[in-house]
Amino acid sequence: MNKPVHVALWNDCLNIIRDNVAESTYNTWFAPIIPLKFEDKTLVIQVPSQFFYEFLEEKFVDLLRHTLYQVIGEGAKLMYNVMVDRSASATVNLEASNRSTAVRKNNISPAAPRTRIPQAPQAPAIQELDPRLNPDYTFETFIEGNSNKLSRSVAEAVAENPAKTVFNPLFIHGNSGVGKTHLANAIGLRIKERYPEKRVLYVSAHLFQIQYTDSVRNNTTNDFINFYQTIDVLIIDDIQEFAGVVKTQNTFFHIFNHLHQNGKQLILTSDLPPVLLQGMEDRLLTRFKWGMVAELERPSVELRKDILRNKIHRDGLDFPTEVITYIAENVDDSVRDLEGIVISIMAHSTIYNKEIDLDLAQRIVKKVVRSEKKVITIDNILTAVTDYFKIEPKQIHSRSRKREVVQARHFAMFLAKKYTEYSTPKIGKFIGNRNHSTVLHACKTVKHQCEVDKSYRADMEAVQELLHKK
Ligand SMILES: Nc1ncnc2c1ncn2[C@@H]1O[C@H](COP(=O)(O)OP(=O)(O)OP(=O)(O)O)[C@@H](O)[C@H]1O
Repeated sequence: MNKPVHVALWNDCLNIIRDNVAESTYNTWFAPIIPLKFEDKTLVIQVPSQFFYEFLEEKFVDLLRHTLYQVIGEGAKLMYNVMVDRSASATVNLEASNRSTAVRKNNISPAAPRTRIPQAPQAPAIQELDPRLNPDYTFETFIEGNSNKLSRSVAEAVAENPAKTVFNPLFIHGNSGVGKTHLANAIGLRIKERYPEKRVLYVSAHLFQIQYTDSVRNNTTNDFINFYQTIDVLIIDDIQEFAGVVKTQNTFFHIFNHLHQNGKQLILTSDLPPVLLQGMEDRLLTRFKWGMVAELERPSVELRKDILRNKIHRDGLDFPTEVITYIAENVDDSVRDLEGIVISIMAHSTIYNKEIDLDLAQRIVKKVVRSEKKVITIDNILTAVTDYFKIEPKQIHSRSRKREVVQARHFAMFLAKKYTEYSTPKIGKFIGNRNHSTVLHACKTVKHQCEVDKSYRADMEAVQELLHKK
């Protein structure tokens, strides 16, 4: 039986395409296409997703155009029928751009008919992509001091010449609130300024993981991977969040390799250096060390003063020098805390109509910073947690799956990771004799629940208050 005309035509197209692309490209991008009909010199083909359509139009427009010319002749057109909802078999029709209207090209096999060779079209316009960068986190607002000088200059070098320096990947690590996100963003913003055509993307490891999990659920993992493989500068924040999630790590590994091999820039941030990251595959850890591992250290008192002055100045405020000195000398962990204190001082002075003076600053700083930093032990944590949840200490170490016991156990593991120097395997050993991936899972669960569940967050705050009182 003769094949319908659209099938026969598309098969002829495939024969030409197969000769002009790698087998893997053919299998990924052309084999899944289904020819639907041929009418008015227009061949309608069905593609599995919007992303698929955009990718074909962006990457293979020349090939498609010349192939159509050879098989159908001048003026032949493509129309895409895009699956938008597989479960409901919903589709939309999208016209191919003029760029894929058939014209010939002489380097496509087999030999093309002899007609005038048209001008090669311009390179396809790059699909706009929201880089998700925070416009406030620039190099200009990132204050330099000894603790961040090296990282900052490496970051600037990367921003001037993405993927052209040896700093690829650039792995920035440091404690919470020392400016990792700010610096990584600054690189992205500078690159967009210098090279607007580059596809820059900032994504937190948490969001990457959610997107990946969704793609698995929706059976669109190929689209997910293909999308990430189109990025020129990929910034992943808080990469330590990948600890213990093997499938996400695997997928990221392939994306990392593809981007690195194709001369794209990777920027990763983490609260720990690669050597201390637990629950991460060795092959990833090795790659993290390929380029530059740069630490953002705790800001020195001088840097803290500079950051404060800058922030106060930018907010159009004026704080007496002794207030700035007092804050800088007493709030020494994170820049985020410094910013919080400036905001509190402002709020107090406005609401109570009080002058900003040393007395006000001292009262506010004391509420935020514990003057004598108490050492918190696992025993302190277990006592606070069991008191709060009104459970027996031995229940924490049991196999019980009762809701409040599980929550108490998760809290204890999270707080031990936050307040003690113990490694996750040690924490697991001390709390219920569990392994380190259970601890990592507990920490993630707590972090996530605190973000999405108000009452869970209130429990956590209450336990921490109890912990500091004891
Ligand atoms: N050197 C700096 N100059 C100006 N602002 C800074 C500097 N370092 C940090 N900040 C500010 O401190 C706040 C916290 O910084 P950031 O979010 O980048 O920290 P982080 O290291 O990524 O923390 P986390 O690990 O908790 O995500 C931000 O508002 C940032 O702008």
